[in-house]
Amino acid sequence: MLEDGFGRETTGVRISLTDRCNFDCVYCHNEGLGDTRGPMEPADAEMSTDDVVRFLEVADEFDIEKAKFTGGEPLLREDLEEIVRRTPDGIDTSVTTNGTFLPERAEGLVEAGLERVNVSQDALSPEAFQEVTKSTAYDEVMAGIDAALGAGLDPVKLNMVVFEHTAGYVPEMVDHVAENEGLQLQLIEYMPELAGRPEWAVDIDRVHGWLEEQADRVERREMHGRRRYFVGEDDPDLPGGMVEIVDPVGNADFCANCHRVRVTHEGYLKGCLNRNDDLKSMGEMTKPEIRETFRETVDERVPYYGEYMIKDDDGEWVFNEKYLETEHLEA
Ligand SMILES: Nc1nc2c(ncn2[C@@H]2O[C@H](COP(=O)(O)OP(=O)(O)OP(=O)(O)O)[C@@H](O)[C@H]2O)c(=O)[nH]1
Ligand SMILES: C[S@@+](CC[C@H](N)C(=O)[O-])C[C@H]1O[C@@H](n2cnc3c(N)ncnc32)[C@H](O)[C@@H]1O
Ligand code: SF4
Ligand code: SF4
Repeated sequence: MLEDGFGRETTGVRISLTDRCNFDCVYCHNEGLGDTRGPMEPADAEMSTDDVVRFLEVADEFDIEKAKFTGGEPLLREDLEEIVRRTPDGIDTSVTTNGTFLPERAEGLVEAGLERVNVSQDALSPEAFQEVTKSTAYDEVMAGIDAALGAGLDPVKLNMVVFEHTAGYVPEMVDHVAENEGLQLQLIEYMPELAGRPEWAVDIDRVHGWLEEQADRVERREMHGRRRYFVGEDDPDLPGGMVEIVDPVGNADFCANCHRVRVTHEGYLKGCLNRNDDLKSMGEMTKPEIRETFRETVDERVPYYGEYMIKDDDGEWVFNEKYLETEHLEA
């Protein structure tokens, strides 16, 4: 297993399969790559099925345990089932999706070997949903979540970005997962680093505080040190649910426990979601090129908060000059 200079083993890969999307969410960071494009034909530069599989085979050589397929909207790739089917057995697969295409594809994905799915759902009404996603596909998403549960992808994690537009919906979303079997909730702190609009951010510590009061128990996940709150467990009339908070903004502990390398839809390796100055091309995607670039990327990975960004005397996060002087930035 490869380890970076900060003792962080690389155990997971997050592969953006496309930058196309059928939604236009107001907050979208597109995995740190800027705006998504519409659901048009794939661009020539998008990694082919064989490219993705070759990458996964190399990742397997480096003992990678988990692969997350994301985007853009990964289900716009017609070959997602084939990619999942051809993923080496040692790697667990999961997808993060907006859910619209799950009604017709959840079963096939499970048959292909998909283990988990996260579905983005920011609200519980079509109107509020449309305000955030600019899409009228609320019913399809709900049907998609049911289809995923029906196909055995249980529990389904609902991803909700917590920001000014949605903060008021947190209590009803928490009740929703406590009341419905098979659902978990992931509350994601709005990340303005690449999406802009810092004024949309809300104080995630208040959400932690509120959940602590609601929860029957709290656990800490190894990955990113994320906290998990279990709600409704002590109520005999409810199945109960789990709520996880993803709070990466200005969080050095989160970055110190980050074990993932990213791949862009065009086949560049990326050591950190928040950086685009460390992109490395895997060239023609031959196995020796992929191996070499993977090693280099892991070698150069640094925690974003706490190392690439450090606090100044006033407690503000500022760029660490050490990294601004590196060769690839001067070029
Ligand atoms: N800064 C930062 N944000 C992350 C990281 N991982 C996840 N996030 C945020 O959380 C969002 C949702 O992540 P998902 O794709 O659902 O997956 P996950 O929660 O990381 O993984 P699982 O819980 O294992 O499914 C991402 O798009 C980011 O906004 C990370 O390593 N760094
Ligand atoms: C970029 S999307 C790609 C996968 C898929 N299209 C979807 O929406 O689930 C992956 C996750 O990132 C989250 N996300 C996007 N922009 C974000 C931001 N600025 N801050 C926090 N999370 C964000 C989305 O809510 C989604 O759960
Ligand atoms: S569905 Fe996902 S990729 Fe598409 S705009 Fe929304 S967050 Fe971005
Ligand atoms: S180093 Fe921090 S910001 Fe970068 S991907 Fe890891 S957790 Fe996210």
